[in-house]
Amino acid sequence: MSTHPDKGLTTSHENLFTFHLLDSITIPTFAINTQHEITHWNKALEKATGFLAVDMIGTKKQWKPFYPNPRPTLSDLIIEGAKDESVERFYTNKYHRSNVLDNAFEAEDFFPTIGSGEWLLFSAAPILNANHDIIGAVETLINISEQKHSEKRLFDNQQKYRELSTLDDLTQLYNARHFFSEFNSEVSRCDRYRQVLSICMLDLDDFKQVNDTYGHQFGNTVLTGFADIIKENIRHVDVAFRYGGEEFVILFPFVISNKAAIAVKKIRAQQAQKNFVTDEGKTVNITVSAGVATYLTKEGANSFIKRADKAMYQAKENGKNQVVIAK
Ligand SMILES: Nc1nc2c(ncn2[C@@H]2O[C@H](COP(=O)(O)OP(=O)(O)OP(=O)(O)O)[C@@H](O)[C@H]2O)c(=O)[nH]1
Repeated sequence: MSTHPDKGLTTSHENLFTFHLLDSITIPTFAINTQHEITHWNKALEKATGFLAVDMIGTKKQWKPFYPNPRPTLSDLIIEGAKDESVERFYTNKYHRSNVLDNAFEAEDFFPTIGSGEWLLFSAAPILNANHDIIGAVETLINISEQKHSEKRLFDNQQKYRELSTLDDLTQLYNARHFFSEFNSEVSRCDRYRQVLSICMLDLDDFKQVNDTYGHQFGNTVLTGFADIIKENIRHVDVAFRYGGEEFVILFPFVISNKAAIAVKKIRAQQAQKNFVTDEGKTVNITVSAGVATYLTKEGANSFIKRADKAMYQAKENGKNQVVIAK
């Protein structure tokens, strides 16, 4: 037996070995016994928390560097035979079971009082004797603030990218958000310079049934195939958008509706003839209905799009697979 010089604790050779072993590890670590008393508090933990081993070993103050009031740490819960419910109570939505060790838990949290506020990842595991009885628990702490900040930066950048993004992922046509900003500025240009502008709303026919019968993935293939037909049949000054699920819009600057309808009729005809082949090898044709309108000076964006929409619904009511020009 040896005696730890600082605390006068009697320790076996193995305990002393563990004591020095933990001190050689650069990850902040402490251990407690079944009475919840701290038995080990390594140098890395002293450095991370500012709390010295000499003041901590032999006490039950493992909570002190982290929380304003006494409460169980993860290792205390392990000693109590941690069950998910008890860990959940103290680490609500912040913990998970370790995928390395049985009966070990990990939790992460933000600690405003440590430094200028730090994110820590705790891992706690039981220490078992030869009979598999719990004789203590060991807990490590890792500062994950840098990782958290990087995750946040990445998330913010992705968010910004999404906001700035103007393309629809599936069809690579412009998306609805981009449509509204483009549409409004095109309409104001028409008002200011008395330019001609036509719009076409297109809606695939019975698309719900297509999805329901052949599956969502097949539906997506139809959407991309249709988008390709649109791209092939418009001029470079025309702009096509995916407006909603199976709804598309095309803006035709400088042309009246009759002229725009020529392109739209070609799109309709090609779509009606296109064979989409299912996984089972079945050939399916999916038609499209469309409404075309030309801007009436000063009518405003709302009225303009409503007229095109109404024409499209007229095409549906007339039996689908056709193009209607708004009055
Ligand atoms: N596969 C796929 N389906 C989508 C997507 N977005 C929307 N949809 C589906 O498109 C279908 C649209 O159905 P409805 O608005 O009822 O229109 P419809 O069945 O074509 O009826 P009509 O317009 O009268 O011909 C719904 O089943 C949506 O789930 C998508 O990105 N992919």
